[in-house]
Amino acid sequence: VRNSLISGNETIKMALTIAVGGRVWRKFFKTFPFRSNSALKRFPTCRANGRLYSTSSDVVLVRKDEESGIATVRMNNPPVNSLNPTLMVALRSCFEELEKDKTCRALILTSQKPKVFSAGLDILQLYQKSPDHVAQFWEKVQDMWLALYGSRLITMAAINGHCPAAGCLLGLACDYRIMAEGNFRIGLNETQLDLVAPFWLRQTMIDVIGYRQAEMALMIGALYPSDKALQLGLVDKLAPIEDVQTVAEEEVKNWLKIPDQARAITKMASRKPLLDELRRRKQEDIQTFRDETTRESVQKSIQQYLEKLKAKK
Ligand SMILES: CCCCCCCCCCC/C=C/C(=O)SCCNC(=O)CCNC(=O)[C@H](O)C(C)(C)COP(=O)(O)OP(=O)(O)OC[C@H]1O[C@@H](n2cnc3c(N)ncnc32)[C@H](O)[C@@H]1OP(=O)(O)O
Repeated sequence: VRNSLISGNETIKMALTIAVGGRVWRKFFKTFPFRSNSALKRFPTCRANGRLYSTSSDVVLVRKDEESGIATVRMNNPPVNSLNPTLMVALRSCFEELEKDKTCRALILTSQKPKVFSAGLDILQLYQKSPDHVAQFWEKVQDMWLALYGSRLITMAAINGHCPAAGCLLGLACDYRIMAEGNFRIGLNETQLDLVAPFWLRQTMIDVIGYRQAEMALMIGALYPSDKALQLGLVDKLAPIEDVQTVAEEEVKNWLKIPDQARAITKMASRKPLLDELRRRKQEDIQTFRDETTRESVQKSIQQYLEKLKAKK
């Protein structure tokens, strides 16, 4: 599925879409439905209206520049932006609101707290929890990823610190990654916790850095320093930590010179097969995650990992 870019029917649909001029975006969204409206209602909204705006829980801060259409989305879940249900729901809601905002053209995802972009999934949510809890948690991961990876917007990760595991998942879902120079690490270290990255996360890693490097990185659960990540193509550019945001804004401005429609259709042509595959296999993926994560041996590994994290101090 992954290798066949897009089917003949879809190509025709896209060509028609381009041909109908004024109604093009309506057709485009019909062809590539990015989200479900019913799902939107269930989540807290986060309107990006030109001033600093925070969600009801303050875990996501959004500032949109009305003139350029660039929204900066800052994760604000101290101490390490671990992805708990509140943060993931707020992020998803925020991505979906920006998607709906016709004046928004780009989003920059970053951390409010420099030095840690995100520590990945909140490990405590995976430890000694009921299978139902773990299943619901995983669905939130999937939905957040679908909203970001399937976005029509230019998406740029301004990685201003460490970026392990699901932090890296967020970065990989973006179109371009700028990372802070220095002693910060990025990668998919799931195997170190006795976890296995799901097919859609493995695939995005392969798409970004190529099969051989991705296979090796995933097997050993590698966390790379930023210069090595640049060399591998895991990130696209490095900048001093204090300049990551500015460099991201400059890069977005270059991307804004490309017509939105052609850029977004091209992006969707390459991402649609993986988006569709996860949508199709969503329940199966949730069950696998639930069953694997609640397994005794995995629980033991998570416990040891948590102890190691605590012992660091
Ligand atoms: C076929 C089989 C299918 C199986 C299906 C399984 C699929 C699984 C795929 C899952 C994909 C994603 C997985 C994940 O994301 S797991 C999370 C992995 N994350 C990490 O390994 C990062 C851990 N954290 C760190 O390395 C450091 O915290 C970090 C470098 C990010 C920052 O270091 P710093 O020194 O600044 O901060 P501290 O380490 O002192 O941490 C501060 C407190 O925060 C707690 N903490 C840190 N990370 C987490 C976390 N991820 N979740 C929860 N809590 C975290 C840490 O313990 C400190 O707490 P205390 O202050 O209370 O001690």
